[in-house]
Amino acid sequence: MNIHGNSSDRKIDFFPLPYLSDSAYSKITDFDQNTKNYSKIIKFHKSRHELRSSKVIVIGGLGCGKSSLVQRFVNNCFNQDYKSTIGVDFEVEQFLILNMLFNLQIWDTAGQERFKCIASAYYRGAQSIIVVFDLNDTESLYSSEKWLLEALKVIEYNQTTPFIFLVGTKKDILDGNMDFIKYKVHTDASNLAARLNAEYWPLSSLTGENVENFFKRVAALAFNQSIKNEIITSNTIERADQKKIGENISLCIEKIKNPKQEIDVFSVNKCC
Ligand SMILES: Nc1nc2c(ncn2[C@@H]2O[C@H](COP(=O)(O)OP(=O)(O)OP(=O)(O)O)[C@@H](O)[C@H]2O)c(=O)[nH]1
Repeated sequence: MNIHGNSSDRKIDFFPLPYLSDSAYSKITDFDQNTKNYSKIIKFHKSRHELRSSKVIVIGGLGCGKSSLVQRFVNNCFNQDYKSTIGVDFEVEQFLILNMLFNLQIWDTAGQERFKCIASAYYRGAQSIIVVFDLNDTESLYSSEKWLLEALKVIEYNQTTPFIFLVGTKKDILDGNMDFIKYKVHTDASNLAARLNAEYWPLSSLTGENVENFFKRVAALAFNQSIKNEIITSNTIERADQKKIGENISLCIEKIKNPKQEIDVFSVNKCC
C-alpha cells in the first residue's frame, strides 16, 4: 500500500470552501470550535500519534472519469487512454489538518455492471461518497441517483450519515460549448445535487481545474466529523468511568454507614 502526499502540500489550516454556496454542506465553512480546541490539546497527549483515517468511495458509470480524477489528485497525472477499472483500486492520501495527520483512503470502483458486485463489497464503512458523472453526457448525470441509492443501501454507517458529493468531470470539454448549454448542465446538476443532499463540483482531470480544492474539502469535512465523533466517544467513556468511580464511592459509604460491616481504612481506600 502506498501512502501518497507530502503533508506540507496537503496542509489544511483553513477550511476549504464549497464550489457553490447553496450546496448541502455549504454552511460548514470552518472547523468546529471543539475540533480546534481538541487539536490544540492533543499536541500534548499520547493519542496525537494515533493514525486517523477516513474512507471515501468513488462511484459512477462506465468511463465517466473516476480513475482519472483520483490519479490527477494522487499522482498529478492524466492519461488520455482509457483503461477500464477491474473491481476496485485503492489509494491513500495523507493530509496535515490543524497539525494532525489524517489519511484519506480513496476507493476507486469499476463502472462496469459485471464488477458491481465486487465493487459494492468495498462500500461498507465509507464516510464520504463521491458520485461521478460526465458533464457532457446527460444520461450519466441521471444515472448518478441510481449509483448513490445503491451505495447507500450497502454502506453500514454508525455515527453519522456519509457526506455526498456529485462530481461532474470533463469540464474542459463542456467549456467549449455555448453558454446556454453550460448553464443548463450546471443548473441540472446543482438541482440534482440539492435533491440528493449532495455538494456539487464540476471539474477537469485533464486541466486539474478544481481537483485539489475538491479533495481538500472532502478531507476537511471528514476530518472535522471524525474529530467530533472522537470527542463524543471519549466523553462517553469518561462519563462511564466517572459513573463507575461514583458507584464505588457510594458502595464504600454504604458499608461505612452499616455498622454490621467491618471496614478498615485500607479497604475503603482500595475500593475508592
Ligand atoms: N477531456 C477529458 N477527458 C477525461 C477527463 N477525465 C477522464 N477523461 C477521459 O475519459 C476516459 C475514461 O476515463 P476513466 O477515468 O478511465 O473513467 P472511469 O470512470 O474510471 O472508467 P471505468 O473504470 O471503466 O468505470 C479516458 O479516456 C480519460 O482520458 C477530463 O476531465 N477531461
